[in-house]
Amino acid sequence: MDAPNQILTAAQMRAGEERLIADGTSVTELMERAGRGAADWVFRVAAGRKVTVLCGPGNNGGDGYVIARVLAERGVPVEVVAPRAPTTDVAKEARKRWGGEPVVTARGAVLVDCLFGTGLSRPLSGDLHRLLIELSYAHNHWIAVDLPSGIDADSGELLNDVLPVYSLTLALGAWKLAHWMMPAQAIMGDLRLVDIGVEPEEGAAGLSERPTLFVPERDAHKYARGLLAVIGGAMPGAGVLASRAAMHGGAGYVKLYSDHDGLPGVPPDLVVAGDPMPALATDPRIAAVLIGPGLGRSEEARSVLSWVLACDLPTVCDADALVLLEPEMLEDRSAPLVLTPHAGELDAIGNAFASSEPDRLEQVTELAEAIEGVLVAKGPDTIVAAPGRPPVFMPPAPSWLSTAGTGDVLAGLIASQLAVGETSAFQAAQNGCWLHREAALRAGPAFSASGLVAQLPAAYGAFL
Ligand SMILES: NC(=O)C1=CN([C@@H]2O[C@H](COP(=O)(O)OP(=O)(O)OC[C@H]3O[C@@H](n4cnc5c(N)ncnc54)[C@H](O)[C@@H]3O)[C@@H](O)[C@H]2O)[C@H](O)CC1
Ligand SMILES: [K+]
Repeated sequence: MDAPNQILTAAQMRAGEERLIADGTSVTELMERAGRGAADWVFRVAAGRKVTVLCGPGNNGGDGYVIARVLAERGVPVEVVAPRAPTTDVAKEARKRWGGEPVVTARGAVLVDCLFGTGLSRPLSGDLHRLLIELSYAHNHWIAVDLPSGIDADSGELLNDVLPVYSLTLALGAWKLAHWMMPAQAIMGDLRLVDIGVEPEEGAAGLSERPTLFVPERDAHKYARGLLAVIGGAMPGAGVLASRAAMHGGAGYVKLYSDHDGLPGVPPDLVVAGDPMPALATDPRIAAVLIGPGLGRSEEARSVLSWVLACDLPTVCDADALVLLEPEMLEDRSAPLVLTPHAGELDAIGNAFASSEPDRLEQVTELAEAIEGVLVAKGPDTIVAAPGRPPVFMPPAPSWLSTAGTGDVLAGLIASQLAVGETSAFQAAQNGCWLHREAALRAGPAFSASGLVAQLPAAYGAFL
């Protein structure tokens, strides 16, 4: 059985395949497993309707000939369009076993894209690109085998400007990075993994596993469940929102430190205090700190951040705290740290920590090492990274999350999980992301950040 959560680079996939071959499985056998597994899915989608398989020159095309043969054997009407002859021995063999004659173009219900997979090295040339687009218009369902043709397997970049949007992508043997990275992720449609027997690859990135969350002990009290200190700032609403989320994120007690009079939207069950100074340094009950939402970027904000980080408590930094962060502020820390940047804030951290790595995954991994903490690189393809372990990708969440205040909610949830203290900071960060996503799924379309908070108790219930 494949390791169902691992996400491989094209090179790691080749290495995994080579190990299987060295252990006695032939490439023909691997292609047969891949093609048969994919054909099972195509068979169900086609439901007896006409299928067109577009075959390229490499082994992705080879998979296509296996699919065409298996479908024909099962009585499905199938045609093959092959703009390039097979170039690998195993693909030539697969074409021979199919035994049919390709057509120049075709119409039908289901288009199966076996033009290129992990071997694509440059944009589709004009004729191949035109053919792919024309065929996509001539069908109603679009299935990509291994990867949609025209994307880079490792970066998720689209190598051609316009590509079809697929209904289903069948990953062969293991997920590739592009299955979970934008912009490619957006054209994949549903994703399914076809098992071909690939073993776990050491050091591979993974998909975050759905967690089981903590339930308070029978004898729990509010402090035992974790006291979270939220540090307010110049724009007080953001701290209130993060605190409201944190109150439903597992912690037993959330205290917002703010010297603003008349804070907006403070529920009666949120405790508000003034200056955090003495408490953070002296109150042993404080299990974690959140700083950044609404903090502001003034000199005063900088010195508050510096002081809070020097307290060496488990800390989540978000928003303005990420822009103000300097390497010296982290020098004497040993407590867990979680940073939650969006793309712009990630750039700011990259500048502060002198990281010029252009590849996003590499950059996130490198920065997690540099800060010696957990980095949650937020976006439509959120990555969570921590030193000395492979990064994980969070499953896609509703795009309605692209609204003001949802970042404050996420920071509050992660900080709340950190305050609970039942897991590592790496896992607490993932738990927060899962809660956030689940609440978004439940909040329906066009929700506001407050609407998201309202769904948190039910979302928590989904992980018990
Ligand atoms: N890895 C496995 O365990 C298995 C993978 N299978 C399938 O094989 C492909 C990868 O096959 P490969 O032959 O390496 O690559 P492709 O088929 O994607 O194509 C490479 C082929 O195309 C040429 N090429 C690259 N870019 C272009 C371009 N823009 N225009 C024209 N030609 C291009 C390149 O020179 C090569 O000749 C993987 O995705 C799976 O689908 C097997 O089924 C077995 C198991
Ligand atoms: K393909």
